[in-house]
Amino acid sequence: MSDAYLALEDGRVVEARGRAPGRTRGELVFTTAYTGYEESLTDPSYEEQVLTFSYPLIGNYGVRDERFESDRIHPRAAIAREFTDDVAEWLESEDVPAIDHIDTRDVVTSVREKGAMKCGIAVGDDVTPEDAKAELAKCKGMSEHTEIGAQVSTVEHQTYQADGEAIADVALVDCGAKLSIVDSLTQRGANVHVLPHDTTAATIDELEPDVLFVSNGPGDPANFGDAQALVEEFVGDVPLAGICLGQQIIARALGGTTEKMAFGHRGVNQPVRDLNTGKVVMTTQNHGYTVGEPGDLEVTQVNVNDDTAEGLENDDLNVITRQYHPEAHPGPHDSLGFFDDVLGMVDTDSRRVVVSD
Ligand SMILES: NC(=O)CC[C@H](N)C(=O)O
Repeated sequence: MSDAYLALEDGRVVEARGRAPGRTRGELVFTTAYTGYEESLTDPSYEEQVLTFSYPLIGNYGVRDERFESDRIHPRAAIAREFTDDVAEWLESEDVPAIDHIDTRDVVTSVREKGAMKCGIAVGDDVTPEDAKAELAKCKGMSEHTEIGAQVSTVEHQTYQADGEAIADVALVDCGAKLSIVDSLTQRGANVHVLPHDTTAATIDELEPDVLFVSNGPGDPANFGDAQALVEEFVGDVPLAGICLGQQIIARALGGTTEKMAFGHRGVNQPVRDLNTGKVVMTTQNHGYTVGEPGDLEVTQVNVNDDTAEGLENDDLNVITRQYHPEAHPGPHDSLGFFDDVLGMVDTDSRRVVVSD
């Protein structure tokens, strides 16, 4: 076990146990999820962040790649009260620094009180607190990562075939998409075309999708101008759907605003109320930005804890979005019906919806 230090933006340097070596920096965030650590660590939305698990033991059911949401670990570093050897070895094999034997209650409380903050980490033989501080000094704010889409998006068009007979073709703009979104659509009979974040309108025209779907992804939605331009181009002509970053991008395209939250929502027990039915469901979440003004969209669902927008819709324009993750693995699955609602917008006669005047 090597030396390890975590330098926080509030000036403190905390000593820990090193579990995977390296020096790095990022935005310090926490998740309260008690399962799903493989899914969280491979979720592209954590790019440029340092992920703290508030649940004390991470790794108690091993590491299996069938549960991965992408082909690599995305947080720049990981922090837990205790990592099992399985998880520590996996992090080390991907050169992602990891620390444990740290008071994560204290780290989480600091982030809750002061907001998501920059941090620096140094792990290895003979590292010093100064090494962690040097990393912190190089840490950029999240919105300064202007090319973050290119860091996580596919560069080539990839097609996933529907299970069984295809009932729709979905163009998924990959801003850092989780594989569970692709699976949730193919399982319901959609061919899914995963496209780069900077796909042009000409490519979408050629594809003639039944739905244009904007994925989840990392960083500030203001840095996804190409995806926003696509939404502006096709709104009203093609049904639109979005999850998390996708909701934020679609809201911005339709005249809405987005803003940074203090420390965000990351966990698997975030309560969401549907304003039409009054029903509350438990949801999985991972976001640090939120929609402020919804523009041309109606807020149909809100977070019970803080009233932030969780679902946006416009029936006339065929737009439906969610801030949370209906595709959640390992769960809860209360909101999986979202994907049925998305595919319900498809005009099955023409396989291309015509929006009524
Ligand atoms: N999971 C996501 O898509 C996150 C969206 C955005 N990066 C945020 O932090 O709010």
